[in-house]
Amino acid sequence: MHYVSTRGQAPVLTFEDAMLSGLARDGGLYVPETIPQMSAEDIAALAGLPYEEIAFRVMRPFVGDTFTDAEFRGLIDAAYAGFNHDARAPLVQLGQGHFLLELFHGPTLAFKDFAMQLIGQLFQAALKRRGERVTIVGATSGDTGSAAIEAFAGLDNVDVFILYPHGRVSEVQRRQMTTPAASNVHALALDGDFDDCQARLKDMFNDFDFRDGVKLAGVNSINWARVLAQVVYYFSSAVALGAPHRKVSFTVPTGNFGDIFAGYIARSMGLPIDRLVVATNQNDILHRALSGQGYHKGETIPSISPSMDIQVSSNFERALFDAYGRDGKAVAQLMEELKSGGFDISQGAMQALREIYASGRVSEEETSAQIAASLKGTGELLCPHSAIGVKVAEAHLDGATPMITLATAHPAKFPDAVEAATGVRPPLPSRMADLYERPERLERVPNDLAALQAHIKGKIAG
Ligand SMILES: Cc1ncc(COP(=O)(O)O)c(C=O)c1O
Ligand SMILES: N[C@@H](CCOP(=O)(O)O)C(=O)O
Repeated sequence: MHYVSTRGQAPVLTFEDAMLSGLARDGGLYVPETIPQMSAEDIAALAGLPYEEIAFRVMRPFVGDTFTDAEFRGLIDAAYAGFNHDARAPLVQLGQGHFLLELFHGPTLAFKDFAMQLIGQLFQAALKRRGERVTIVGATSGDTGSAAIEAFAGLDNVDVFILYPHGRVSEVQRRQMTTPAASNVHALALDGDFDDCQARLKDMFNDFDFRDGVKLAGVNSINWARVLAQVVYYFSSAVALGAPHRKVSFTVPTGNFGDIFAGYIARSMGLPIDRLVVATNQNDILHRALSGQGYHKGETIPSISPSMDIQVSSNFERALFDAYGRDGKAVAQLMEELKSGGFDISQGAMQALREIYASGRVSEEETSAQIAASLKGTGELLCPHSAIGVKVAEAHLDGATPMITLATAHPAKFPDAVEAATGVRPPLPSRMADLYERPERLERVPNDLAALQAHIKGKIAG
């Protein structure tokens, strides 16, 4: 199994090298050269299996010879052992033909744990074998950072630096990042928004002296292994509702496009997915793009669903790569145009995208109203991101194809927004009950590449 860059100019890599490299050296994102297929029989055979076994069968073909089967099974088992639900990703029925996929039963209460817990295991195994140490730098709007810090805290072969936008994550998210005591993890509060954090991270990858000097690695969804681990729950949930004999659709609260792109990969592998519906908050660049208005950056407006306050949606590049017939040159050109504000999407590419994706946008008022309506109607207390998913999904129910909406975070991560909408303040699980008493450790950093690089180098040296 080989991985190629969306910009066509970087070396072709194995799974292990793609995982440990993060961003491709031409600035693109790695994708599999070909997508492994699962037959209807392979998919039918997943019914009733434990989540870990489904994970093994779905991911195995992508991993090549990086791990033996026994090793890979062991790493998957270890990754999900700390989840708080036997099903790992349980489905709950919301109404006629509408289901909620609860992805918040991992250690940091968001869907990021599905990939990050596994990546922690995969990195550790690969680095130990190679006798290497890496520096992970991540950009977060709240959930990737907390999941990464949880997964990598105290591990031998990594130092972890997480850039988050100062003042723009929820207090629970911030405390999840700033309270772990392990000396190898560092929360950096950047003066800027998430797009600034992600842009500086990509700048670091594109500065080869720095990149090679600190052995930079990434655990954002620029890392293919992140997307891969998220493919699994599309299979487990679709099979639970009758796939491959019955089609399903998914609605996905979307920001950086990694989660919904994992759904696209599941579909490309043969899972019968009818539509993949992108649900955005008021930062609606993806909804505008999929509605034919081109991909043009606006200003990021803080919202009550802060994890989706994103304008430059990293994985949309992977979607464009396929929509443009895997033409790396065309993608590189679009990404160049994005630097000066945006680009229009060709008619052919729009047609390809529309065959797969639909979209909807939800305002702040509608988000609050949906949180309240869901509690009243179905008894589900939703986080704002999941509420956005449910709202958009309801507009896309067709009466025939079951719709699965991804519940991407636990409401207790966003207690202020949930309480404002419902009057109910969701409590943290007992293992986190003292989160507000734990001492915090963070550093304020400027939105400046050289200063960030100096900061990180200083910490590693010290
Ligand atoms: C709670 C939550 N929902 C939805 C999203 C959007 O997911 P993605 O960036 O993969 O589109 C995020 C951030 O990634 C998130 O943290
Ligand atoms: N919403 C994310 C933003 C980063 O996305 P990623 O999937 O690329 O890691 C977050 O919570 O940090």
